[in-house]
Amino acid sequence: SKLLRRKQELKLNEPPLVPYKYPIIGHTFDYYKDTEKFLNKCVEEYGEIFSLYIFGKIETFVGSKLSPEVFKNDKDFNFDIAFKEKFPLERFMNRTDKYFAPLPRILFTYLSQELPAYTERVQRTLIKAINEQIGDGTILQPPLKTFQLIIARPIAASLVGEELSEDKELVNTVAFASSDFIPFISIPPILNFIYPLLHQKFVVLLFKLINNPFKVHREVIKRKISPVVEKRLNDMKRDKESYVPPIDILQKLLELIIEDDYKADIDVLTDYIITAIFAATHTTSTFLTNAVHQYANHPEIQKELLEEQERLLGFKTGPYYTTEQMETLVKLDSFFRETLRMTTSIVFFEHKVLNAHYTFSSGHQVPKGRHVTTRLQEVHRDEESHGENPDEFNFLRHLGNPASRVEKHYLAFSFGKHACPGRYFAANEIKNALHYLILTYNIKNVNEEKAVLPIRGPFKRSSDVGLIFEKRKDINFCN
Ligand code: HEM
Repeated sequence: SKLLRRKQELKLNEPPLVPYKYPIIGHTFDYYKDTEKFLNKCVEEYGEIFSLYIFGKIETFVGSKLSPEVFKNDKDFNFDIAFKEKFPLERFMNRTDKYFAPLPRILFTYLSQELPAYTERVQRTLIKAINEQIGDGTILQPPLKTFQLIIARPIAASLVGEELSEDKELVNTVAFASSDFIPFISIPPILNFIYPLLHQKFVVLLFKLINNPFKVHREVIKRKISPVVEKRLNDMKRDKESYVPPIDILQKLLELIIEDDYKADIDVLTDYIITAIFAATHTTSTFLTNAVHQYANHPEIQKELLEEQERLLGFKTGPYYTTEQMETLVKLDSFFRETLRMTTSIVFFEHKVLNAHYTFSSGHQVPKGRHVTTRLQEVHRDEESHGENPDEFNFLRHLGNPASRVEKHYLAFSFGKHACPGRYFAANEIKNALHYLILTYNIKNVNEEKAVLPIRGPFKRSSDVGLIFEKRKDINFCN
């Protein structure tokens, strides 16, 4: 039967495999040296779908036409499994696969869908953090680290409560836990040249052997949430009827795992929280940095954006805006959506084929186990979906189309069943930060340099170009 299966596999109508010169190495170096240029050349010659030989495995690449099939057919394509081959998060924590499966739903239901419950807290903590970090004006060079510290405050306040968001040590952990991890996931998987998944084994081993920053951050979270959890359990136990549960994600997780005798496993809670932090901080602070750089890169759009912020400020009655008031900032929202469209990576979303094979609408077939990757930048520059001059930054391009709305050709938050559950929260948080920054400061790049995103292989990271913040006016927020 093995032979028969092999025969069937051979009969698949596979996408063209781009020819290469050196065995084993295949396209690895050409691909990493200048991913954009190399992929463009392949598209020119082979069209919408083709395969490359990278780090010892054949990988198929799709663009605007076929990538929607990958996101829509979640029974055929799986992102999680492919992602965890590089970043086996559960294994780092000695947890079983799918251990954190309930987390996306909890974040979606109790954070993204409950924005009004968090809106004051987000504004209060953001403004405190911005005043602390930027104050009467400063130069941030490079800016990402400071934006991580700023973004960490509302994230901590929403995940584990506002009291802990005042704790410097905890905020530091929320700010840097995921970026301290990047060196680990950026090790090129050269070991896969020897055999598939050897790299994953190596990373897990390395992780367990050395005293890595993750262990330090984990210890901080556990130590900080322990007394909070203990108090909550005691309060619950003492008077179940009149207990008023605090509003944050820690509470929802506690309710998920609590046992009959009012006990809860603090290690489980810690690992859930650190997983949420991994997903939340680095993404949000990277795109906030990118947005501020785009603002500084384009002085010609500043007047119009500023006017919109001034107008909302004029309507302000209480100390905080309501969620509905924030939703009137349609130009700021479109500006943020354009930032996401223009600054995401060149490729992303490696998915693994789950079933015997998958047949694309083009007739091409990919076998079980194949990784299929989306040429994200190409999708985001699709003229039919995004309008004319798709390579240009046009901040009003998406008026009326919210940044958090996912679409088949707008994949910053992914698309389909596994789209980012934190996207409403993230977009709201970033717009709050931008609103306050734009009103309070004149913002420029150091030396009027244009901030361009550095590229490493297929991935982009935020620019290190310095940002100058000059106080333009004092705004009496939340008094
Ligand atoms: C601008 C900010 C953000 C961006 C661009 C973003 C983007 C994404 C993307 C592309 C995915 C799909 C899978 C992946 O690539 O890892 C994802 C998944 C996820 N995001 Fe976000 N995200 C952001 C903020 C957040 C925040 C603030 C939270 C939590 C409060 C969050 C929680 C998650 C979780 C839990 C998943 C996994 C979903 C699943 O496996 O079904 N994200 N995000």
